[in-house]
Amino acid sequence: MKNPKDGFLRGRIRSLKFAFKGLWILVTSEDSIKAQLFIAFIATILGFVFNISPLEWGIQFLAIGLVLVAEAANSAVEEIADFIHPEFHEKIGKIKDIAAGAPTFAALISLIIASIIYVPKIALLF
Ligand SMILES: Nc1ncnc2c1ncn2[C@@H]1O[C@H](COP(=O)(O)OP(=O)(O)OP(=O)(O)O)[C@@H](O)[C@H]1O
Repeated sequence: MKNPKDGFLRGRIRSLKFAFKGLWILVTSEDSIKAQLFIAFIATILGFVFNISPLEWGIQFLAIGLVLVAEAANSAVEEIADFIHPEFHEKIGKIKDIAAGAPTFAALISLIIASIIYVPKIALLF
């Protein structure tokens, strides 16, 4: 929440502090984020192993970012849903299913990107 006494710079610094707090919560307590970070780590190792180009590095990091951002948004929606309605409700189920669709979209697109980058390089090994 904005503190009316804060000037522009102080307000931005305060927001940044909360944003990093959110990042820390995601990284330390969300299993889906931990799993995606592990996959990102493997993809980075693969990038070095196959000596991918700077453009491929850029696209790979964009794909990693896309998945992490979608996972984070999904986690936030889940938190809100559990807070406003912890009991079973068909509508809450639908909201959570739709939110879960976001990282699934991102993961499928990332899989296509990974195939475009690595399949030709792996094929060269055989
Ligand atoms: N309160 C609820 N009412 C109805 N359906 C729910 C409810 N909570 C969860 N669900 C159903 O269960 C699915 C999984 O929900 P859950 O909150 O366990 O998320 P998850 O995908 O297991 O995420 P995470 O592993 O990050 O906790 C939802 O997509 C939804 O279909």
